[in-house]
Amino acid sequence: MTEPRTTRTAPLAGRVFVLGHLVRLTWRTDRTMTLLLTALMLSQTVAVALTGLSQRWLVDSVGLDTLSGLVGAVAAGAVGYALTAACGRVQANILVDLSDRVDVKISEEVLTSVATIPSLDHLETPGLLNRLSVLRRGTPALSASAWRLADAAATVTSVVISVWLLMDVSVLMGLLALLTLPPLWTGHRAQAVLRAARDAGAEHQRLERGLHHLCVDSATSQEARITGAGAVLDEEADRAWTASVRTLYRADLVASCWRLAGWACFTVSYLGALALVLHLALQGSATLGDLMLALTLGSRLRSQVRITVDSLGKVSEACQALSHYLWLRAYAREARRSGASAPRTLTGGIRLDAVSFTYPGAATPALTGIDLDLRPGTTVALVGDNGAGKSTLVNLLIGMHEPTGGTMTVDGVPVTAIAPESWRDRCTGAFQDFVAFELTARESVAVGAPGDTCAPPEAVDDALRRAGADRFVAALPDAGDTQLGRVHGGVELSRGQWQRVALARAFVRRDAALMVLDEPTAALDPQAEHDLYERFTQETGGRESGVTVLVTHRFSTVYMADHIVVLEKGRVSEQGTHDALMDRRGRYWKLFTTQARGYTLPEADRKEEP
Ligand SMILES: Nc1ncnc2c1ncn2[C@@H]1O[C@H](COP(=O)(O)OP(=O)(O)OP(=O)(O)O)[C@@H](O)[C@H]1O
Repeated sequence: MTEPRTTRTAPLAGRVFVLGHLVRLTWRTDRTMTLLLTALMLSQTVAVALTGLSQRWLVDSVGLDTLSGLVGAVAAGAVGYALTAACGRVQANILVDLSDRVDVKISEEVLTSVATIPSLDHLETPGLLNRLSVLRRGTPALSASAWRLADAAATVTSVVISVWLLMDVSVLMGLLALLTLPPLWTGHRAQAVLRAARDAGAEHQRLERGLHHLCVDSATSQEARITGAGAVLDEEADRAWTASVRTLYRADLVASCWRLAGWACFTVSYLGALALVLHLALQGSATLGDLMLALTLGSRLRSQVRITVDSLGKVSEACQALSHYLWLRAYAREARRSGASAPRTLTGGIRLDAVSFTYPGAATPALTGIDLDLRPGTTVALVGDNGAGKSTLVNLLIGMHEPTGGTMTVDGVPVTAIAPESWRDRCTGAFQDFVAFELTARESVAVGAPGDTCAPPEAVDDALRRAGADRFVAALPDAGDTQLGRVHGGVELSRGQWQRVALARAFVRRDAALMVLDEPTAALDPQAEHDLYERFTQETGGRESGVTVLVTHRFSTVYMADHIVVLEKGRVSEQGTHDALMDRRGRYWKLFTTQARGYTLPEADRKEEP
């Protein structure tokens, strides 16, 4: 799939839309806290205005020599200060709490967007994964972005008030407003540099996390340690980390130079402005009060500009996450497609005409010119060497990838005209890389039902029996209600037992239009696999209108299939029944006899057998 139009910089309308969405999300998360936070922010702005006005009032009162004016000015200043001090802390705490809760909701939305993209291609596209990585780290900034923007607006208001007060001293002092421009502009440049570095370093950070995960994950660390690969992986991860840190460090350096330049301009100009007021005071055109006001407001202007630059920096960080968020939403929207419902029962079967498939970014196709006719009620075995394209074909059949050429039809309807989730609901499967769902034994099977339903108890019992898992599950401390897996303090199963549970999960849907079994018995011994498939082919009840596609390297199982498809280098080289292919004496015959010879003892050894 090509990239959607929404790219690095999100259009203004899109930003406004997402900001609106974030405000609604915040409102739905906690109305009381949202109202309270808004009130606190408004009171902060009032406090800033009050403090500024009190200073002006104070200076005026000194000039007029009125006690009531002085008292009023001090009181207004005190209220402003108290408001700032009291509200500031409470506001910061509520902001953190509310943002955390909104962050959880945004993370859920991001994961849902990714999960609803129908094919798996996006999970193998580095560009998308990099964006996702930056986005997932940026969701905290995103969740607070609306507030940060309000914060920045409040600070800008306070800058405007300060400048207005300074202009009262002298119109020339109003030029101090211009002082704010260099730090603001250079702060913006610095953020642009940091944003680019975060994007550029995402690939290295993802690599570092992936490699370190291999070293610490329980499923992979054993092999990493025993083969000694752990040290090499660790070194590679460190290299990736250093590269990403170097990128960020360099960006930090450049960003600091930009900021320094901005503040240098500010300081020089500020000193110039003070010299000007001093000059005016010496000439008698400005009072001592004016000089004091210029001094205090000038230094406050500095801290206000610093806060504004910080707030805008945070907004900029949020904008980066925002543009990736908008991009992801657009990508998911473009990738999702509606369509017809998949047929409940297959009548014509699944047809592939000249189907080809190339992985994103791959130079050569993994599948080319595949013509297949998978009839309802049959079991079709896919065989071939490693890398021949069996798993790729399985993934195309279940809609995890879409053909890049040719057509696949289900009962005559192109699969592209069927809603992906509807077709997926009609498919089931078990795989070599199965998932060990750490639930109770029965739940672990029941979740195999379509959509968000759970299979009824009788279907679970039947599936456990057909997968040969019923006896060991019955022997567990609480039988089917036993919690599985060490992570939750449950009973740990052997790999073969876990695989049987995964198989039962696939078998729980007897009426699936397509059942794919991609080396789902690799952890079972050959006899257990043979017995399982024998039982499977004898008990076809409920599978008369469904296709079963089986991938296995064991020919003692393959010969039981109704139809066998031999794949070589992404093409179908032969297909037919076991007998027909044996008569042909082609690739299948060679593979079958080679494996059969491996199980037959040489003549001399056989004589020595008792
Ligand atoms: N995610 C991927 N991205 C790019 N190329 C891939 C990907 N997965 C597989 N391939 C390539 O596609 C071809 C077919 O791989 P596939 O996994 O379908 O083979 P297979 O027949 O299932 O192999 P095996 O018997 O080893 O499981 C191989 O050349 C492989 O390198």
